[in-house]
Amino acid sequence: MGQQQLNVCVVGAGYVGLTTGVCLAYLGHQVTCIDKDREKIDMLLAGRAPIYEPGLEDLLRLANARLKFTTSPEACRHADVIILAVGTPPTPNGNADLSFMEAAAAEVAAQLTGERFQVIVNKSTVPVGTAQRVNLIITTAIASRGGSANFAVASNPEFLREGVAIHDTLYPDRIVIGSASNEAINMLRVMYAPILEQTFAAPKVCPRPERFDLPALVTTDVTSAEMIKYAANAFLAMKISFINEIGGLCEKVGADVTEVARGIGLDKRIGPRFLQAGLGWGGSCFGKDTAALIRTAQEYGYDMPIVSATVSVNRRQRLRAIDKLQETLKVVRGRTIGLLGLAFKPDTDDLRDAPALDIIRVLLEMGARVKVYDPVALENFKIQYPNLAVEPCKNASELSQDCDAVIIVTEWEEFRHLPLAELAEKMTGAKVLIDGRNIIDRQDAEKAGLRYVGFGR
Ligand SMILES: NC(=O)c1ccc[n+]([C@@H]2O[C@H](COP(=O)([O-])OP(=O)(O)OC[C@H]3O[C@@H](n4cnc5c(N)ncnc54)[C@H](O)[C@@H]3O)[C@@H](O)[C@H]2O)c1
Ligand SMILES: O=c1ccn([C@@H]2O[C@H](COP(=O)(O)OP(=O)(O)O[C@H]3O[C@H](CO)[C@@H](O)[C@H](O)[C@H]3O)[C@@H](O)[C@H]2O)c(=O)[nH]1
Repeated sequence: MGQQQLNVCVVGAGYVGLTTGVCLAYLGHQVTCIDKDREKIDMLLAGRAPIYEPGLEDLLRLANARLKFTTSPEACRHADVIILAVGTPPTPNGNADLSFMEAAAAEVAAQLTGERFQVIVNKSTVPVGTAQRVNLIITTAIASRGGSANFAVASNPEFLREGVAIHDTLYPDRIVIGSASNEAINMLRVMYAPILEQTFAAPKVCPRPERFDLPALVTTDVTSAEMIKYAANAFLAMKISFINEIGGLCEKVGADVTEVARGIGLDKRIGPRFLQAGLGWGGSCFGKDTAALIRTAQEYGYDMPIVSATVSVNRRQRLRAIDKLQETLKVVRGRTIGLLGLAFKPDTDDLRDAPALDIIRVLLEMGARVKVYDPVALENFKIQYPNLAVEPCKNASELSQDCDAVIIVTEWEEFRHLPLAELAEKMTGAKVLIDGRNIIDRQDAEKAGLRYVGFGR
């Protein structure tokens, strides 16, 4: 490939770490993925991906010769670049929990010999000051054992979306690197060169988009890099909450939010993406990152009314599904409601902060019988939420049996092609289809004998 090969360690083989590690190996680097979860590492050693991410297992096979998996941080000793990609989940007060990050930094510090220059990369989403904190942990650990320090910390936030993680990694809009060390920035420039210059042969599982501009490289200071990640997620979440707020008014005045989104999205200053109205956003990032941003602001006595409203609009949006059930069925207690989709978005098995979970909890509290189906996330759901008294189904058809209402919660591709007439036949009572993602044509649903209820239309 004519590129300089680096020795890279990725600490944390989750959605971000594993995707990053596998892609970097595919691009020609020597990569060791380290995870303290023995089960994950055993699966990876057996050639299987512990998460559902389209294309990941194929790429894993293609890059196999340059990939290692282990639970031991020892490999960091010989790495040029050590990428920290551990979880930073929310604490109850909204702060990002940095304990995994700090533990990983300490484990890495124990391996640094000072014999070669090494770059420690914060890829996890972390509040401002974390790069400095990681630097302090490592410097202190090295000093306490009388070693010599020869490293620099960089912030390199990740922007991939689940479900299209490989695409986003190989073909990003930009790569952001924040560091006070030019040597670190140069090392990462080398690591990302195949992506920045698009010199690699695109894998069959993830072809290069037809019109693809080379990604921009944004080099900046660490604090700005840390802020870029939170600002990006808050902005995207805001865009969705905005269109959902407009959608609510569209319902009142008789406009169609999908038409409004089309009409405003063609303005290049606005852009068409992330204007899909519906049940709102979920997932491991938007909720946690908006909360953490608000917490950071609070530490400085600063108000962020736009970000706060983004969160509250989204909370209200999930419960609009319940409002719509009450409007159509009148009485929800004792009804059978089916949920199509559990994952927070299509093409993932991830249930973190999934709108389905809130809807299920409210429906159960209201005394409804709840049936659920998801093409991929059902198994995760059964393991993670054994106490939610719902009935899992094998497909949409089985789910619809005896349902008064079916709610499309996740926009899985297969739900775009539902056998509507069959559903109508199996359903009972008012036969309501609540299209929480606006993916079904109203006329098709009504022709099939369903009462169609969209969002913002
Ligand atoms: N999931 C996404 O789409 C996404 C996108 C961009 C950024 N991020 C950010 O990236 C970070 C990771 O997110 P994720 O979704 O990949 O998390 P994840 O929970 O899927 O993976 C984290 C992994 O780190 C491992 N781990 C924790 N401590 C460790 C240690 N000391 N040593 C080795 N392994 C350790 C865990 O076992 C787990 O496998 C978070 O900060 C998240 O906000 C996530
Ligand atoms: O127009 C839209 C677009 C998305 N969503 C919902 O928004 C959520 C998030 O979707 P998406 O952003 O595609 O998935 P994530 O994997 O959560 O990715 C977000 O969060 C990641 C973690 O920080 C970032 O890296 C990504 O850039 C950012 O898009 C999902 O529930 C979607 O259903 C909408 O409701 N309407």
